[in-house]
Amino acid sequence: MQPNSSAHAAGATEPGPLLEVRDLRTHFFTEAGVVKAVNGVTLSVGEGEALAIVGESGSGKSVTGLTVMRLLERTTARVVGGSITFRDRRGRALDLLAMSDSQMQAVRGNEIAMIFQDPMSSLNPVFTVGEQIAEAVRVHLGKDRRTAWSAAIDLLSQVGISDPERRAASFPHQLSGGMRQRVMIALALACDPRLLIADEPTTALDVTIQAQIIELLGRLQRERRMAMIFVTHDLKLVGEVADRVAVMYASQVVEEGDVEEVLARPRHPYTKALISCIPRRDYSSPQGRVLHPIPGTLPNPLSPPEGCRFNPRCAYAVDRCRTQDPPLEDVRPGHTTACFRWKELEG
Ligand SMILES: Nc1ncnc2c1ncn2[C@@H]1O[C@H](COP(=O)(O)OP(=O)(O)OP(=O)(O)O)[C@@H](O)[C@H]1O
Ligand code: NI
Repeated sequence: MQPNSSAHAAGATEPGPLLEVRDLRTHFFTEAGVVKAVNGVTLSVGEGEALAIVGESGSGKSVTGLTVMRLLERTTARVVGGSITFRDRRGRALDLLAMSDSQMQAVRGNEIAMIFQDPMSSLNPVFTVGEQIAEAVRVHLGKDRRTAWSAAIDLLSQVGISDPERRAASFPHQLSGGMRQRVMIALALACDPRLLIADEPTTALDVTIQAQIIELLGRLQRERRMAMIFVTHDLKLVGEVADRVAVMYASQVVEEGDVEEVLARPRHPYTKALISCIPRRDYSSPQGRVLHPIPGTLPNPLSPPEGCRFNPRCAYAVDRCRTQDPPLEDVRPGHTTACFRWKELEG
């Protein structure tokens, strides 16, 4: 391609990551008060890259994903700060928070798709799975019915469903949980997304099926060179699915970097605590879930502590940590952490 490609000639964009979230703040205005569910989240996802977002229940992982998709109920949820920039197929940098609803619908149909823990939330009980996928193909890619139907069959086979012609005629309730999750993935792929946000897609499945779905997502992501955000509270899955990881604690990202680097040399005390909690080769728990023997609990999002959110549970907290909010700092290029003491605590 010429260095002066049309996107650049139009002055549309500088090269950069596929998705860039900066200092995002999504708050819920409830009767009990303001829930600062996402309060200063910064992360980025490169083209074709898999980023895991890991953190305890309630840390703001899902709200982060839903904010990117602009799927939150506007009556209570409000984005009060920050930016979300997405580079579309034409290289344009889109400001997702500034887009109209119809522009955003086009982004959801063509660029970003999301899957959830409960496939029934995405599937319509009264249509066959084949009809639903074909409809998505028809709407998003503008194909005629016959082409859309064969694309649907092809997608079902791509997600590892055997005898896809027969399965296409099934209704969602006629399928097993694992099979339904495969159908939901096929539905998400119908628009050929460049970014797939997978929010705990395997949490409800038993360990064997979970492993199969993880493998499937990894394969699809590589084959399609699709970027993925994989949301999980299970640190064990992170190394299996992701190139990079963002660790969330109490509505913020406290560490981000290459998976191998972060797992081998975590710099934030919370990441260190999470890693030391991974049971060694423990496949005995039914969901393969990680328990959290970190002393203390996640702060109440209605009244988070002053200073570093982790300070009440941190063994290394000093006065400064109780009054000032540590910013994300570069540990080295591509690895950030939000701890005043990361350098001191080295070694
Ligand atoms: N609609 C809502 N109204 C008010 N508060 C909400 C709403 N949705 C989420 N929250 C709150 O926002 C915070 C973050 O929730 P979120 O669902 O993002 O957590 P999570 O990290 O995805 O947790 P989990 O692992 O349990 O899915 C929580 O305190 C939650 O109670
Ligand atoms: Ni969640």
